[in-house]
Parts: sequence; C-alpha cells; structure tokens
Amino acid sequence: MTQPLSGAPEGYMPGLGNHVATEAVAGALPQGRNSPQKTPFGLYAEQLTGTAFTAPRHANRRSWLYRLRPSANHGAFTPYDGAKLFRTGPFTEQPPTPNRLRWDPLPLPDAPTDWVDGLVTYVGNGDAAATAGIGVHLYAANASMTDRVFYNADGELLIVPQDGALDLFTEMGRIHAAPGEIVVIPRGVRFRVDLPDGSARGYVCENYGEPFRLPDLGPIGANGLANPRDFLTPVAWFEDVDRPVQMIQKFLGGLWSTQLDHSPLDVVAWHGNHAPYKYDLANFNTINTVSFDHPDPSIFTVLTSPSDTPGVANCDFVIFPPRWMVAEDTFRPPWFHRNVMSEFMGLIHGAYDAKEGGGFAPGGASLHNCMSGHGPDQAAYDKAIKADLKPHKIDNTLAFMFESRWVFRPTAWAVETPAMQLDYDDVWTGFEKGKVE
Ligand SMILES: O=C(O)Cc1cc(O)ccc1O
Ligand SMILES: [Fe+2]
Repeated sequence: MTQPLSGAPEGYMPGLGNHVATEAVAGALPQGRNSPQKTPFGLYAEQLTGTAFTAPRHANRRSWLYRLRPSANHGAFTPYDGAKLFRTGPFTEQPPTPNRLRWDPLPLPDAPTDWVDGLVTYVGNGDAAATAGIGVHLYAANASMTDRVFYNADGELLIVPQDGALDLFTEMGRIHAAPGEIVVIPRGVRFRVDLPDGSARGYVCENYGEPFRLPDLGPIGANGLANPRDFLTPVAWFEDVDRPVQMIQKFLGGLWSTQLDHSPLDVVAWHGNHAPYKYDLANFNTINTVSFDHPDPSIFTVLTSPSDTPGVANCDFVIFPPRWMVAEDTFRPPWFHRNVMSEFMGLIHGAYDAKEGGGFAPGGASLHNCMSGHGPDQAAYDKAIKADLKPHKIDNTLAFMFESRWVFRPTAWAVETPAMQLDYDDVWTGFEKGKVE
C-alpha cells in the first residue's frame, strides 16, 4: 500500500488537488501510460472525469481507476422509492420566500434509517441540469449502509458531520470523519457510509456547479485560511465482495437503483486529481481584524465553488471557528445587514455569537435570503454594546454558512415541519428606538 507522506495520518495523502498515484496491491498501477493493452492483474482501466476533457488545465479533474470489474457491469436502473425527502433543483414545491427561517435540530429517526434514506432537503437553488446552484440537506441516520452503495450524478457532496462520526467507504479509499471535519465526495464517486457511533447527524451541501476549490488569497499572501496540505485524500483500498449489492444513484433529481452481484468498491489502484478528501476545520488559519470593525465573513471562506461571474460564488463554504476578538471601539458580533448573497447557516457545536437568545442550536439551521434584513438578536446586541472590549476568545463554537449568489427556495418539508420556528422574526422585535435630539 502507498504510505502517506510525512504529516498525514496513516491511510491518507496530504494536499488538495494534487495528482496522486496510489495502489492497494503492489504492482496494480500501470506505469508510464493510463490504458496499457494488458493491465496488471487483468484489472479494468477506467477514466472518471469531474470536468470536461477540455477544461483548462488548472481546473481539469480526472482520475484513472483500475478495478476488478468494469463499472459498466450492471443491469438497468429502476426507480428507487427510498430517500423520500431528498430533493433536487429546480426547487418548485414552494414559492420563494423572503422570510427569515430557522429550524430546530432534525430528530433522529425511530425506524432503522441509513445515511441515504436519512437525507432531508431543506432548501436549494439553481438547477442540477444547468450545473448551477446547490441543494442543502440534513441527515439523521441510525443504521449503516449494508450492501448498499450510493453515487450522485448531479454534483459533488460536501458533508459536514455534526453529531456522530462517519466511516465512508469510497471507490478511492476510506475516510473517517468526526464532527469538526468535513468530507467532499466528487460527482460520480461511489460510496457507502457506516456509523461507528451508531447514529449520526449532519449537513450536506450538494454542489451542482463548479467543484469546490480553495479561494484566492489576494493580499493575505501565499498562506492562510485553509492550507492545502491539511486536506487529506485516502489511499487506494478495495473490497472483493461477491454478493448482492444495491447501487443507488441520483440522476437529475430522480433516484434509481440497480442490483449488482458484487461490490463496486473494487478499485485496487488509481491515479489522478478527481478524488474524495477530508479536512479538519480545526486546522483553519483564522484571519481577522487587529484594529477595528468586523470584517466581512468572506475572510472565513474554507472552500469556494465559483460561478461564471468572477468573485460571485455559486457557493462559498464559510466557517465561524473559535477565535480571538480584539477589535477596539467596535461592535464585535455580526452587524445588521441585508446581503445580495443568500445565506444558509448551521451550527456544529457551541453557540453562535450573533444569537445569544437561544433558538439556534447545534444541529439547527437558518436561512436569510437575498436582501432579508438580519443580524444579532437583541440579547447579542445588548451584550455587545455594553461589553468591556478586552481581548476575548470566542471558544467552543463552530458555526458555518453556505453562501450563494442564487436565492434559496425551501422544500415543502422545510416549511411544514414542526422543526421550523414560527416565531423567528421575534428575535428582531423590541429594539429600543434610537434617540435623535
Ligand atoms: O448572518 C450571519 O450571521 C452570517 C454573517 C456573519 C458575519 O460575521 C457577517 C455577515 C454575515 O452574513
Ligand atoms: Fe448574514
């Protein structure tokens, strides 16, 4: 097995977007060419692309997989009737709403439910067919995927565990992800999810658009925010399993299933740069003011999916990690604002500094769409204007935001569930009027 380079835990290779080569069995990887006439061990060579063949080199993503059987080796797909709350853009179930929405955490299911069936779509935007926009899902699961594998033809999946770790067995290797880490599974990569803690909850950003990449750093310089070497890609791993395995895919919103007589997680070796990866958000190098004012949260961008307009993201994945607050003569929490970009937020643990009055709980979620006024609740406001502005560490907290140029539309489930808080607007009532002489 390829051993990781220095610094990475065993089983992972450090770096993001690198062209790597890895084999689970020595000698499985063809040398010097991608598709030799005779492959080692009679493995089947297959190219998996994440971008068009002709995408510019800096954006081009593809990998070569060497597997026990060609992945074309399956029968017809028929409609799959599980995962009943999993939705895809265009989102038309509900009219777009300018209302600010907030949800209590998603309860764990009563019946045995695995990661795929436990996905619940809250909001989304764009259109998977147009390769623009994102779907935002939460999952609550209490069963591992046994003899079931999933892949998504509609986009990549950025998974944010909130409660309970995930063991992801992918075509390209194994990833263990605990709350505080994130995982990205590229479009098309097949995987199943085990729940080592027995149950799990978390968030998923399904990205129909340009794959996530690191943001440019501009005047910050060559280092900072999420550093490339902290991203971890698994080494090759495979299972040689000859028994019935159900393969589910999502294809333009439709869920389809087919039965294989083997596990499709049978890639013995691979090379390329289209691969899953994980990242521990604790490694984020947080940059903030050391003088005054509250900078825009774009300084907290971990990954960005650009749109075709420079600087205007299809989706930015932004975090609000533990950090020192030192700003002088400054209202330190998020200010009141109305944004052109739309914001979906979640909380992994702790409390969020703009909401002191309760209601935004770990596992909960909120939506503030384009031009919807929002910001600190009254408790956060009152505390901040009275605060003694000593250096203060905001600790034991981890919130995040999926921010998008496209307005989010809720699903029917999201506005009908009792988890939606009907009184969210009230957090901005009761502010005392300013007194003008
Ligand atoms: O609305 C939010 O809480 C997210 C947010 C945080 C911040 O520090 C500045 C702007 C912003 O939208
Ligand atoms: Fe905001």
